[in-house]
Amino acid sequence: MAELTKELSQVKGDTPAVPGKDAKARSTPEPQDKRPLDVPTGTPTVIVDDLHIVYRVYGAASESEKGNAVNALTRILKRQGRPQMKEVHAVKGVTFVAYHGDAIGIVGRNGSGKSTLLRAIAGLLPPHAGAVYTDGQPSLLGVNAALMRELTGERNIVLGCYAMGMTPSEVRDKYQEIVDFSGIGEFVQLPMSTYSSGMGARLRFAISSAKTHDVLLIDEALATGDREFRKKSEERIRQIRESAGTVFLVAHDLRVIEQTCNRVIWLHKGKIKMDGDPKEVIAAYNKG
Ligand SMILES: Nc1ncnc2c1ncn2[C@@H]1O[C@H](COP(=O)(O)OP(=O)(O)OP(=O)(O)O)[C@@H](O)[C@H]1O
Repeated sequence: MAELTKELSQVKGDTPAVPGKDAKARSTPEPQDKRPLDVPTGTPTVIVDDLHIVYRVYGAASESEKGNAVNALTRILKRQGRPQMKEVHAVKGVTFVAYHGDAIGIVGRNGSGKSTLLRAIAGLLPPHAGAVYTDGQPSLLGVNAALMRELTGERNIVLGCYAMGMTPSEVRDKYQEIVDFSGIGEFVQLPMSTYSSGMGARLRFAISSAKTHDVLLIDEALATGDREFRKKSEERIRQIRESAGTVFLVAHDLRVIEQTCNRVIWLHKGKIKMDGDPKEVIAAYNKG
């Protein structure tokens, strides 16, 4: 395990600081709840070890200013900035291991840290403490994935494929499949600014899932699709899992999670409250 940990690429926080020593400690992270029996137990693809993510917000209101409109107005009129810096501790000591073939749903109330955790696994947020190790390149597919609204769907498909590292011949091979999967039809020739949010989401999912990902992180990207598209997406996620990838899925629609995932992590106020079988975790989440 120590050897494998060395091979995994690492996003690491301030502490712990000694790689060799830590690898041993990291090899047996304590599960915070019982793992279901059908979870794949092959090669780990993502190891999250006591991860803490802290946002720093500059210019935040002080406690005494909260909700005080007179103070706010005075500050605007006097053009005074706010010197205060506020820290938001969004992820507080999260630890788990994901394996090849896992599709892990992440549930939790608004602000519980779901998107922050995905962004940290994708390497977009530096850990304040703890570490994330990933085997291969994680790809984050979110509602705000970087497609360009002023460009046509066609151009976005081509650029998106190149951005994922495809060769020109791979782009040519995949192009029609992406258009068909997205179901946007002739809209592909129009700028994305003319698309409904559902059409945009479908195109983003079609582009991102055209490539085989080692670790695919999906943040609410299926939320705006219709039922038929969700079915197709669930099938695509299954294919990714079968090709030995790992999928993380954040969705407020718990049915999507239950139908797609073999494991669910429940985040509550930045901590894992439960990690295990989708039915059990979702039932507990609905109660509590
Ligand atoms: N860029 C940011 N700067 C400061 N604080 C942030 C930032 N992004 C998120 N937060 C805070 O971090 C905490 C976790 O937010 P996050 O978006 O990860 O939660 P979430 O579970 O994905 O929420 P939702 O279900 O509403 O999408 C919240 O308190 C939020 O206010």
